[in-house]
Amino acid sequence: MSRPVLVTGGAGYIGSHAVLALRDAGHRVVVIDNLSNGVARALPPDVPLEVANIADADAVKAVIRRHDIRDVLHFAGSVRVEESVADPLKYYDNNTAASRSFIAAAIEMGVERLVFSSTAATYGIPDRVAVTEDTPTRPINPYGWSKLMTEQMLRDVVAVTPGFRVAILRYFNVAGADPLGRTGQRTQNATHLIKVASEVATGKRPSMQIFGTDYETADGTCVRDYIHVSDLAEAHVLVLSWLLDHGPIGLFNCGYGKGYSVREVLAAMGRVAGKAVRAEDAPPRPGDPPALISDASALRQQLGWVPRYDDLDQIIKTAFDWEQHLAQEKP
Ligand SMILES: NC(=O)c1ccc[n+]([C@@H]2O[C@H](COP(=O)([O-])OP(=O)(O)OC[C@H]3O[C@@H](n4cnc5c(N)ncnc54)[C@H](O)[C@@H]3O)[C@@H](O)[C@H]2O)c1
Ligand SMILES: O=c1ccn([C@@H]2O[C@H](COP(=O)(O)OP(=O)(O)O[C@H]3O[C@H](CO)[C@H](O)[C@H](O)[C@H]3O)[C@@H](O)[C@H]2O)c(=O)[nH]1
Repeated sequence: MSRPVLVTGGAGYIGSHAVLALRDAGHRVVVIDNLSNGVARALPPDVPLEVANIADADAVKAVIRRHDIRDVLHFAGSVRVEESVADPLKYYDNNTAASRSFIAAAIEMGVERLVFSSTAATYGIPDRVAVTEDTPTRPINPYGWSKLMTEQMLRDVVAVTPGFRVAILRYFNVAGADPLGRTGQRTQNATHLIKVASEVATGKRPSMQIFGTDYETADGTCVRDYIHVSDLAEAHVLVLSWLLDHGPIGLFNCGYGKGYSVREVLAAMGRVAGKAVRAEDAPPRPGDPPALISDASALRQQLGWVPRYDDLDQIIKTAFDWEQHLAQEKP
């Protein structure tokens, strides 16, 4: 691929890791990000950063024209489950409506391949524990719905747009940081479990809460399938190549197929940090399913994806190391 790949939301957490993975694989990259939750310093200085909203069709078209884009990784969006419950229209606006506008502009400008960041939140509370791609989708929060609606738009558009191919990646719980320390999660007022636990372990927060201790799980706390962000980024590079001669639509779960409870995650953080993480039991958080674990065998079998960091302590160590780096970073 000699043309650059356009990465929307590339200044954010997962997007900045995808930028590194693309460059490590020899691709050139251009980023569109409105910096609502990302920062320019998440990117290598020689990556062109176009500061724009993906809903601004004129700006998007100008970027695609200027850089002669055919391939897009579409990460830009809003990502907090509990915020989506409190402010649903923000999610239908920034995830669904903004994506609609972006997709229209991209197709008009001749984009041929698009990889969309979707989520395990589209499954809601699944009947079976190991969730395959054909498990029924029944979101239980507006975040999941906002992503599922975008998936459906993409399917409908692909059906009537010859030459336009799409891969939908449903991420389970993304965590950790680049093992070389080049980027990591910078989110302010973070709500993700491993990020919050890293902040407690490094002293940025005094303590944290365990949301819900009476779920029907082995220890009563929620179970999730945590995937290292660099393995996820690598999956994006593979899926872009896959789209060159497959399609018109692909759907892949992204996870390791293993579940860990909130208490197990906090115990691992305690091991890595060398001291226990201070946490108190608290009521359940609205919109949280008890357990979500992927069956991601399609990603391994069809794309040849071989994860490198499939180990909870390793994920947590990279998150903790990154948090220590942030604590020393100059403003
Ligand atoms: N973090 C997870 O566990 C997780 C799980 C499943 C899916 N996802 C999806 O992955 C994607 C990236 O998530 P993340 O964790 O890196 O979040 P993030 O907030 O770190 O990154 C999102 C980036 O998009 C940018 N952005 C947001 N709205 C924009 C807009 N309208 N125009 C331009 N830029 C915009 C933000 O500034 C930010 O840099 C999201 O689409 C999210 O829904 C994340
Ligand atoms: O301080 C905290 C933070 C989280 N949790 C618990 O830890 C688990 C994981 O919570 P996260 O906020 O880290 O992740 P979610 O499972 O809520 O959601 C994440 O994963 C989903 C898919 O599984 C979506 O993709 C979504 O984008 C992404 O935020 C949940 O049971 C939550 O209640 C706590 O107990 N205390």
